[in-house]
Amino acid sequence: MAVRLTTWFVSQGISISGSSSNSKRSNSNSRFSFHYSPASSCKLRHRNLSCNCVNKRQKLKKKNAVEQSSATTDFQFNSDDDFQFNKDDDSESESASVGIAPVLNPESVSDDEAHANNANDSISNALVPSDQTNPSAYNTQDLVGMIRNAEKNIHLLNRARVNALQDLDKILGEKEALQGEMNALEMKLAETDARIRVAAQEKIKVELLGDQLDKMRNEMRLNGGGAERESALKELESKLSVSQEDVSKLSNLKVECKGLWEKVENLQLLLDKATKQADQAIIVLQQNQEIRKKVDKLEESLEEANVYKQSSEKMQQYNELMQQKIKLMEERLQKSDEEIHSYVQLYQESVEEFQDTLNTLKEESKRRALDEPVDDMPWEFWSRLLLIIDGWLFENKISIDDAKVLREMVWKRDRRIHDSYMACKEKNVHEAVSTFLRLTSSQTSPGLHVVHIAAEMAPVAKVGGLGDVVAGLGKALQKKGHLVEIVIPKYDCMQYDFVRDLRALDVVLESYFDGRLFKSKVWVGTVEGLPVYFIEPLHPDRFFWRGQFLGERDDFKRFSFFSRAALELLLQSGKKPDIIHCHDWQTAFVAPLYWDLYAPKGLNSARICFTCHNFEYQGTAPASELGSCGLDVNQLKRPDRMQDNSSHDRINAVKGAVVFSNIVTTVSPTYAQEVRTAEGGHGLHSTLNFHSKKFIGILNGIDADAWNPATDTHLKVQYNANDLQGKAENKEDIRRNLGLSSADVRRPLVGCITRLVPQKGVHLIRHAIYRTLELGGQFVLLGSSPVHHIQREFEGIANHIFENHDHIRLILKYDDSLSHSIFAASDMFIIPSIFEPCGLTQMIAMRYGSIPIVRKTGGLNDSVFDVDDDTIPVQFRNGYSFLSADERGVNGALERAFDLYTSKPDSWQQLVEKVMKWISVGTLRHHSTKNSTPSLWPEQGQQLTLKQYDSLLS
Ligand SMILES: Nc1ncnc2c1ncn2[C@@H]1O[C@H](COP(=O)(O)OP(=O)(O)O)[C@@H](O)[C@H]1O
Repeated sequence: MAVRLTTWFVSQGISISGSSSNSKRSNSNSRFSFHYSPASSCKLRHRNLSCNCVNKRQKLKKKNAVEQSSATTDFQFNSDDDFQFNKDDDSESESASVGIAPVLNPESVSDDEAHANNANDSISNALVPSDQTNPSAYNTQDLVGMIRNAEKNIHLLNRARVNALQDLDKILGEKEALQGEMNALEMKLAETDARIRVAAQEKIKVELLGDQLDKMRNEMRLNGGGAERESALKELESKLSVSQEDVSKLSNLKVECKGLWEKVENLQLLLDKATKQADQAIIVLQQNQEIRKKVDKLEESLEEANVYKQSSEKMQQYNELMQQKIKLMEERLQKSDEEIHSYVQLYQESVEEFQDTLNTLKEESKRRALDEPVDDMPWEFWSRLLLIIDGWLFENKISIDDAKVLREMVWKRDRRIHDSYMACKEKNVHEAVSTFLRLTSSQTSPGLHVVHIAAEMAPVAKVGGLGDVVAGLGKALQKKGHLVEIVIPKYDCMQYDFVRDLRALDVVLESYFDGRLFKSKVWVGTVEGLPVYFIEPLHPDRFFWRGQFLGERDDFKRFSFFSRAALELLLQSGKKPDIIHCHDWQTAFVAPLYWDLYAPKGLNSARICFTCHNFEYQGTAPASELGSCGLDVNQLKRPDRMQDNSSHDRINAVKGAVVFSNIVTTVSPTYAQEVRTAEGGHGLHSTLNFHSKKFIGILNGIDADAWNPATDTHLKVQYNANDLQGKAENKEDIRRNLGLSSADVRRPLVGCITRLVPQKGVHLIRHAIYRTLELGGQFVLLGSSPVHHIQREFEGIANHIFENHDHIRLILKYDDSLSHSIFAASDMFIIPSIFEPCGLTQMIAMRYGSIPIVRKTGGLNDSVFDVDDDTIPVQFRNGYSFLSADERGVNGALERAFDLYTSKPDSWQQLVEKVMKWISVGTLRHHSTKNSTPSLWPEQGQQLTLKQYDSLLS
């Protein structure tokens, strides 16, 4: 194959110039163009040099692993010390294959040399910085750049060398072949010479013979011939003719010999040319060797630089590692600070609580003491006191009623009146009267009067977590000594079994709606020990006679009517609540109605608290619909009031409650943060940020009485953390009832109880079912969906794929009793929500010893702490969590849970015991949104503390 190598080596270094485009145009840019014809032959010279070169090349190959390409190659080296490497195209290879002798173009030498020197300087500059002895003087980035340039240059130089060596080899090979040919020809020549010499001798002989013959002929002519002489003559003649033939052959040989000589001369010429060519190549090689030495030096510096680079990289890595460690330490420190802070806070709160209890006890004992009659005063004292009171009455200093109260106190020998008399014995009458009158007006209030107005209340009217919270929070506040009342609609589909002493009051409540007054019946009864008012509107639309709680076409109308009727009830009953607590969009109307209509009417003792349990549902409607309940649409359809942030011709009930309430809460700190972002706020983030001072996220808890495996009557067997045999029996029971296989007792059972709505990650629930099966578990889903296509899809799976399946059961309905059994039977409980304001099922699951597997979002993030997360103190780790809302996330957490369950049953059991004990002491709570360390918090109802209600009153 023809090879063209365009090369220029100078004593200072190397520059390989000439681009493919230049080469195509002319050879004049090339320093040397070696072309060879395989037919040529010349003497073999510098054989050992060639071998040296080959050896070096092999070394070079090893060292640099240079890819040897037989393709025609051009190198371009521009003035920015960048080598560029181009493969010639085929046409160029062909054009390069023609030619005979090395060509040196003297015109281009000086320019190219200058260019080469510049380029060479550039390489040197790139490879060997001025301060070569001190690599540490380099800046790491420069070094890396230099190293990269040097490596590139070395690579290209090596390619050039390899190609030069290949060329030289080929030239030397051809020389050798030429030399062989010449040797053969020279031998032929010598042979021909010898033959010519023999022929010449023969010729001389022939001439002598001829002379002899002539002589003999003459003699014969003179002497007459004898027979002998005649025969001798004939012999001579025949010899002569032979000799003459030889002579003619000789002349042929001479011609041949001449031809050969010409050939030899031609070959000699060729040989000389080839020798010159080889000499040039050897010079090139010598220069190449010098360059090699330089390259070696450069490589040494490169190695040095590399070592430095590596060490500086190591240093950098080490630094980064150290910084990471420091960051980690700082984070840990911060966490432990926060932890300490939370403990301190907890401690302070306990101290405060203790102080409160102490004060209560003191007051109680004081009260008791006050209630005890004063025995140690003579009757004379009491009689005198009675007379004083009567005197004040006659003198019109006190009213009859006051006198009556004071007389009763005297009759009872009440300590307070005794103390008051003693205190004002020395004072004037006016002061004494004032002191006594204070006794009649003093009233001691045991707590706050809190009225919840809501659309749900467990267990009578429960759709989801809202129902649980209203009942649980009410009960807990009641336990703390507050007067709690609940107002809910009287639905036809309520669980009436759970209402005690239900009766209709003998009153008719009239409330405004759609421009007129509508009557409502008011029912009362107790649910879980709480006093509940049920409002039954006598409206022609039969608002709450629909066979379902929520999800009606006219929900906006139904619940705006209910909100107004509930306030009307409070007003007409003369109640003076301290707190009116409304929940979710259905009763969000209470806040603007209260301040716009009912406070002016005299229901003005209360402050309004609004809790949003899910910002996905905001109760929006065309603005005109707001007018039905009596609110002034023109006043409220404003960006800073109730106008919907996304559709300006609509109004937004939740926004109205955020704007008009004294305090706004949501159900977990993480969710409170999430809804303040554009992604999580469902369009309300700007409103929430504007009202951020009154907006707080408080983690829900569960009603530890309603959800208690030790007393739960829905269960086949009650159990507790110290006796888990009962849990195993419940598992066995549910398997039997649902027709699941009981062949393997240890096969883990995964539970899921949920509304099947997109928020809950329905596609991930579906995936979890299949993955559980693959992992060798069993899955029970209890859920129903208000979204028809979701309900249908799950029904399809239940009926067509998993009907009578040994390990999977999908129960697509709402069933409170079954939900208790599933919590008790399951080993794991999955909640892969896309977002989750709080979520109660993870807490209930833990209470029943089922380990939660949840996505890290909202309240799930605030209540489930991964067992493998070492940033969380071990004692708080209670489940499995994953971040990415996809199948991989589910798989990861599910597999980790299965792994612990199957490979470490003891650790699993410890985890179960831990979460059961823990949740029975209290639910988790974050003290602040920044604090990622949870702390224990006594069950539901503590969330909205007295302090927070107090802040409403101030
Ligand atoms: N199909 C069902 N049958 C019985 N209870 C259910 C069902 N679906 C959900 N629940 C219950 O509803 C409550 C759900 O509360 P939560 O986790 O806060 O979710 P959400 O309020 O968003 O529905 C839990 O008490 C759960 O047990």
